[in-house]
Amino acid sequence: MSKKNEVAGILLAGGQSRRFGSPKAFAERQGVPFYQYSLQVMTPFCSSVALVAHPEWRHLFRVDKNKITVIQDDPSFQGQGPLAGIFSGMTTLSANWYIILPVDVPFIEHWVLERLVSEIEGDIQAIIPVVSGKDQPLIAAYHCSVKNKIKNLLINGSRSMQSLLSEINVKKIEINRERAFININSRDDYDNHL
Ligand SMILES: Nc1nc2c(ncn2[C@@H]2O[C@H](COP(=O)(O)OP(=O)(O)OP(=O)(O)O)[C@@H](O)[C@H]2O)c(=O)[nH]1
Repeated sequence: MSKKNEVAGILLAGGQSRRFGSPKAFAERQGVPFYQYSLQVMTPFCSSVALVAHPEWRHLFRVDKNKITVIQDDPSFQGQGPLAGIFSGMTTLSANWYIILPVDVPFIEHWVLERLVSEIEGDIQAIIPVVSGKDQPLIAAYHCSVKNKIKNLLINGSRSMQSLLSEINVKKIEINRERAFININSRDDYDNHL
């Protein structure tokens, strides 16, 4: 099996966008909704993609249904943050590795995912970029073996990505090209970058 076939994608789109004030997935860069930028870079690397949507907005996503499945968070963990989305995607799609992306990175580029996939090796359980000294655990790759650890964290009421990283075998990769990681959380971020 080729590496491509071992990798599935999880697009996290179940957030509330409180700081932005409207669903960030549908904010636009050059007339294209943000979520499409994440999908465009993911699909070449992934045999299938789960778009884990907020229930209120799930009907608004326009996707190729042959390759992309729009789902919601597992009902036990609905809305419990990105960990809930990752767990739900892993439950829906069977794969050895998962590439994770958020919906609010409209400058994301193909090379980031190429780099993540190229770093897969041995008994590593997560590949996490470090950009300007900051971990980027939502633009990352996770091995399927972390699913049960995520489930246990969620059952215990934890939403912390750092808690997950502290429990698994992580490979951190320094990346110096920051632009691809620009993350839009607020209207100010939007005005500054778009
Ligand atoms: N599936 C799923 N995705 C989530 C959840 N919470 C956040 N996300 C996604 O994770 C990424 C980062 O989310 P944040 O920007 O931290 O949170 P947000 O809820 O979208 O925005 P705020 O309400 O302003 O904090 C985005 O792609 C969100 O859509 C959740 O509970 N479930």
